Amino acid sequence: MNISLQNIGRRFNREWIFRGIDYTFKNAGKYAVLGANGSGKSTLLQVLNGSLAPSVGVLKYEDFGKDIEHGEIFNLLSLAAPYLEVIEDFSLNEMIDFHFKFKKFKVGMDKNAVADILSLDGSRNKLVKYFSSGMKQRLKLALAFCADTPILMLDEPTSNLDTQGIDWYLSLVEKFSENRLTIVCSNQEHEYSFCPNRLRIADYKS
Ligand SMILES: Nc1ncnc2c1ncn2[C@@H]1O[C@H](COP(=O)(O)OP(=O)(O)OP(=O)(O)O)[C@@H](O)[C@H]1O
Repeated sequence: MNISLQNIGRRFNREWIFRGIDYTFKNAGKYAVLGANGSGKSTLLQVLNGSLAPSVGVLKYEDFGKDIEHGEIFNLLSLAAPYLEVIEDFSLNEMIDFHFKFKKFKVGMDKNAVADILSLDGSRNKLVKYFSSGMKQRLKLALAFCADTPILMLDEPTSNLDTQGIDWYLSLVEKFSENRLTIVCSNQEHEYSFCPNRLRIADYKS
């Protein structure tokens, strides 16, 4: 799966957040999008996942040499991000069921395996609104990692996680990011140290 950007820029009102990005996210590569708070990492991720149109430039998706329509891309990606809401009035069981109505489980995974990964077996009927912020973050990550999509997008993946949670995140990366194009937006080294490819938003400010 490739995502190629030709002269991509995005502005809000008169302010350019970034521009002139010529870059290709290739195959099952591991990429970090880096920058200070407010630099535009999430904005770029939203452009990459099709939820925000670029102000200029051309974005192309391609899988095994075949062009992918922009409308189809959402089926091919999993996203965990602070601005992505979980459904507060669902129980954990209902949240997992709901998510996997739209996405397939990765091979060998099912609802019980997702709950096991979360170590929340005793909370299967607990409403998500009663989860702590760390539990909600784990839930978002587990749903993204356990879905069978060729693209994994993670924005600030360890926000609200303690050191044990960070180790848990890194174990999921090892187990579930293989053969997937993985893009991590971050400014914390421990979140993206496994990514050999790095795109710095600061290089596209002008
Ligand atoms: N819908 C919007 N309208 C106007 N400005 C916006 C909008 N969304 C984002 N911005 C601005 O774009 C800039 C980049 O924001 P963005 O959230 O992409 O940064 P970030 O690098 O992800 O930050 P952080 O590390 O704090 O999450 C900020 O100045 C922000 O205020």
